[in-house]
Amino acid sequence: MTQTNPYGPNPSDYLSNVSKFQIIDSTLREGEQFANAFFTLDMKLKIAKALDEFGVDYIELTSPVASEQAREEVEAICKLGLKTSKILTHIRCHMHDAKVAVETGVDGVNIFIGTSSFLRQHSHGKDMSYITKSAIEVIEFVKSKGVEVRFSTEDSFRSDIVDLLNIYSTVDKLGVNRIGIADTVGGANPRQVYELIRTIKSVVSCDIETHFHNDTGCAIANAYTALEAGAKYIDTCVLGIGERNGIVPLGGFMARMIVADPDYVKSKYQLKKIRDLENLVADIVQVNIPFNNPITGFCAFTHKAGIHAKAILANPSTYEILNPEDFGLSRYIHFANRLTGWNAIKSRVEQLNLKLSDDQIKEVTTKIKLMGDVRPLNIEDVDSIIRDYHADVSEEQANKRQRTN
Ligand SMILES: CC(=O)SCCNC(=O)CCNC(=O)[C@H](O)C(C)(C)COP(=O)(O)OP(=O)(O)OC[C@H]1O[C@@H](n2cnc3c(N)ncnc32)[C@H](O)[C@@H]1OP(=O)(O)O
Ligand SMILES: O=C(O)CCC(=O)C(=O)O
Ligand SMILES: [Mg+2]
Repeated sequence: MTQTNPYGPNPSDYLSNVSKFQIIDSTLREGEQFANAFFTLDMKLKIAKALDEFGVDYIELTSPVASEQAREEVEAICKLGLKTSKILTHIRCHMHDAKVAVETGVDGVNIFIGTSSFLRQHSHGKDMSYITKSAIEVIEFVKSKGVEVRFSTEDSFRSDIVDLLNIYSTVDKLGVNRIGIADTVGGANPRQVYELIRTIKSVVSCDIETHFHNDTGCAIANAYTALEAGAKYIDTCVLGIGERNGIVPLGGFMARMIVADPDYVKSKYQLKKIRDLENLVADIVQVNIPFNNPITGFCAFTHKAGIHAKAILANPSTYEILNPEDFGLSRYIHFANRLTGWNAIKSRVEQLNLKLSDDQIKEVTTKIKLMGDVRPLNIEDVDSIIRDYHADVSEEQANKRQRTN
């Protein structure tokens, strides 16, 4: 019987959209806006190569007008000749920025400008007619240079919907490769994401990219919902680093997507490289991998309670939606605690190559639990309880045999 994936996309309806996503990784742009980030050229080259090996579709880089060194970094990364990832740079909707960007050797330019009243008032101070005029000028210029162009409204979710529909249909008619929709302050929820993307999709024919901040913890859910609604590109950063508490984390997003469409995700991305990629970035920005990180958190594949351990030993899918082997990792059964059960201890007894009956294993499990009530246990504690118990019962059996002979 064919098993259907109850968490996967249903190809007969809108959910089939989730299968066609691509990743625009912004660790080297949004990620540079993370409080701890200080990237040297050498670090940027290492991260770019690792992202390419992982297989992200695009790598977005800091604007070349940010500094002289930033411009040189964009040029150096373009010269790497990466195998998989195309290179983008992220610029203001500004002719000067565009002129510098197209000379760097990038494959594409990601243009942005704020459209919410907050940004129009307090950031650039321009009205919608000025924004439209400069968008047309900058897009036409970038296109004339033969590089990809994306136009994005910053703070889309707090922008007026009529303004958004007007500006996006205008830039779509100019032939942009993508439009971008950004939850710049991380306040959107999945329902709002679905509605906004469906509405905007109805007026454009180009692809849609999305950018979700994680201030309210919805970034991955919003990215997934954006795909359901018909977006194609998701901005990510390794470990989710970025301005404030960052954006959609690449690893967490992979965890979400492998459940939705395992074949696509496994064939496209080198999932076994995620741990090294995260460690590389964590070292560079001097953070630890969070304990509860999807996939690579230290206990992401650790099973502790006895009921879980028993079922995991029988069939890991009982309590696992992700298979650690897909990421080059392994699961672990944490038996050194008072929540353990005799099935987990039986497995440990077998690992120690000792022979005990089921009743004896139940008895030694009780001893382990008693000790676990008193203090935290480690593996050595449990192993010595098992070994002592085994020695006792072996001695008893030997004595019994002697008495019988
Ligand atoms: C939500 C985001 O993450 S957007 C991406 C953010 N990225 C960056 O800021 C990249 C790094 N930034 C920088 O190096 C600098 O801010 C620069 C080089 C871009 C600009 O530096 P400065 O000229 O010193 O300006 P400053 O940073 O103080 O202010 C931003 C300027 O950009 C203008 N601006 C802001 N957004 C846009 C936009 N999308 N399109 C056009 N102009 C914009 C503002 O009006 C302001 O110009 P003004 O001072 O003439 O009014
Ligand atoms: O260019 C974009 O679409 C997103 C810019 C950004 O970082 C944001 O709005 O948070
Ligand atoms: Mg951002």
